[in-house]
Amino acid sequence: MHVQLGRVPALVISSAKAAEKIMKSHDQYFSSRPESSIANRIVYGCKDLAFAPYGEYWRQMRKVCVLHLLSVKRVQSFRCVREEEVANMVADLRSLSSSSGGPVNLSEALVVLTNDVFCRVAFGRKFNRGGDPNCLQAMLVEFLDLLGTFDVGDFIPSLAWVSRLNGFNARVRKNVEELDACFERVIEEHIQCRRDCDDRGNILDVLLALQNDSSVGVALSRDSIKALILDMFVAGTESVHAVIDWAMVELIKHPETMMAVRDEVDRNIKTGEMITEDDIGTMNYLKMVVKEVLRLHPPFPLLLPRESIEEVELFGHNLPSKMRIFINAWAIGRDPESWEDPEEFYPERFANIAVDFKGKDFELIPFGAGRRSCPGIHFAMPMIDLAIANLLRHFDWELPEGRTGEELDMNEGTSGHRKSRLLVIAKPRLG
Ligand code: HEM
Repeated sequence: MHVQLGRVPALVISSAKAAEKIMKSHDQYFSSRPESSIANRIVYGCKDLAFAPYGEYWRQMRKVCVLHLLSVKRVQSFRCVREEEVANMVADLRSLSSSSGGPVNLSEALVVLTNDVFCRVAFGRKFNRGGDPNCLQAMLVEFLDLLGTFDVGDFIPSLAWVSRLNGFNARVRKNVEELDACFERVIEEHIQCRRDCDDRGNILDVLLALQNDSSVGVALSRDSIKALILDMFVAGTESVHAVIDWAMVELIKHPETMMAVRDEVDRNIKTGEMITEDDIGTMNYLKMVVKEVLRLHPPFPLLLPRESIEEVELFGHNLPSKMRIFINAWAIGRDPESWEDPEEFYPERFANIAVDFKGKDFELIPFGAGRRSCPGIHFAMPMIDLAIANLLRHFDWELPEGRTGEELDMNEGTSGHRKSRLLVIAKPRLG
């Protein structure tokens, strides 16, 4: 579908076949990101990876990400962080539910979980709890809100004054200054610590060490480092807690499926009471459930926008250079051409079909595909599986006031999140 957004021509892709053409056979022409004045101001002139235009800088930053920050070895090295923080969440929910006896805000607990994991992974310590005066979590919430705002000036330049007048530009300025001051403080702390100890594995330390590594093909400036760290938070935290949240909603709505996953979880635990990442390896039904959640509720329903880098002939049309491309992963995941009973939550469908979400099967592309596909998939998946398995292992879940799953609000808010917070009674099962 062709849409004209002010002066910007845009193409919305809503079928697996067309997505394959864009992200596989013609990927090299559609691998840039459109210029966005918000991203430009807020992510250090797009010196990150996610918003960087296609080209040598992006290529080198992608290498840094894939080889050094999100390699299998690095992701594995953060395993104890994921396991400890999931254990902390379980302990918090247990004490909250026994002290109040009422519902807990599970959505909020998941936000805290993902933020704590990413703070420890990025900086080696947590920031948000314990009353940090410059609360990073609040800054990031504002950051994401600003990033998701439609800036009319990008599409109709003569209306750029609207953002000045309605206070939007001032909000952006304040957020940029606050985040930058926070990152500068943390970087200085890390530089001081590195003088005493040179083997520290968090992402910021790795990036600081790479600044002096001549094999890295890009000058890693302070701004590049801060921009990459922001990418991790933006791309990683929101998406991961949105998926866990939707999974719990679907399981509460489908109690038989929840019981079947829990049986599998109980059967596969090897030692102790906490499920570990080793236990998860053999939980095939849980993996089908997560796939089904990603099919119905991709956290980025339109992925991240792409832009054509030159004129291309496709679908019998000449597509101009700088055309904006939205891939509607949400519609593709519900396309009756690809899926039987597409609106049904039915994880068993994956028992008989070899469709995966890693970017080879275009009917299921929550992580995108091709050159710009998500490099964080191997970080995200164990964390999602681990959190769901432990939530089911440790609690019975019920809606308050005898409500049934059918009454749950299934509407999406901005981005791929559920609109409402998940308030639910968590009854401890063990001990
Ligand atoms: C359920 C979790 C996640 C989902 C569904 C997801 C999805 C996506 C999608 C759809 C894209 C754009 C793909 C495209 O244009 O084809 C993307 C890009 C990206 N993701 Fe993820 N993501 C997730 C988790 C993560 C995590 C945990 C990280 C980092 C720790 C991460 C880092 C990135 C980065 C840096 C990019 C930009 C890549 C580029 O432009 O070259 N993501 N992700």
